[in-house]
Amino acid sequence: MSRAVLSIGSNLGDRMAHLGLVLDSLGPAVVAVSPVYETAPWGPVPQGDYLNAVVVVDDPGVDARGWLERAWACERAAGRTRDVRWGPRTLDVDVVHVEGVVSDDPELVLPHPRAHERAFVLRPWLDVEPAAELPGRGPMAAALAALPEEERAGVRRRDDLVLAVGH
Ligand SMILES: Nc1ncnc2c1ncn2[C@@H]1O[C@H](COP(=O)(O)OP(=O)(O)OP(=O)(O)O)[C@@H](O)[C@H]1O
Ligand SMILES: Nc1nc2c(c(=O)[nH]1)N=C(CO)CN2
Repeated sequence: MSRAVLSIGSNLGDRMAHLGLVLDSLGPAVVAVSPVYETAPWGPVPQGDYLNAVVVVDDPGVDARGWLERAWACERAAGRTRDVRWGPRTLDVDVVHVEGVVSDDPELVLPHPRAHERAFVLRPWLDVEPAAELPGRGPMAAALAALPEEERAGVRRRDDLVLAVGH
């Protein structure tokens, strides 16, 4: 079995369509989808707000590397180009965690080395897995509570937007 947590985000073009493309592409592997959040840009690059969500997937036939390749396939389908690090993008799919896997391969670091510092990952993840933990980092509820108030306030739930397989 291979259960994974993916963080998805978009701040260019039709943001909801790009997030929806991920769900359609992952299809039956999707076991949970978080609410959608409008989030202030994280990092040093000035850019527009993102829509972010977290997707939990499970497929016995897909290993950690397989989830990374599926993430890349989604990014390609959204016309993603690789230019500025932490810059704007049509679609970003990060592998946050794969159950039972720790990796320091630079092409796939697990758990994702910055996930526990990002309110745009932690808030939606805790919506679908309130007891979420990362190996070596403890409970994610505590990690979110430890972030500056300003970062947490920059993550605003959009109840008018709903992500689901088949949309
Ligand atoms: N857990 C992971 N999930 C996704 N990509 C990873 C992971 N660990 C390492 N990488 C590598 O990171 C590279 C850059 O990915 P990407 O362009 O999405 O980074 P980013 O979203 O700008 O920054 P960040 O990694 O901080 O989210 C990818 O080519 C990929 O091989
Ligand atoms: N709020 C938010 N900020 C970001 C995001 C993202 O998905 N959400 N992705 C980035 C790409 O590395 C850089 N900054």
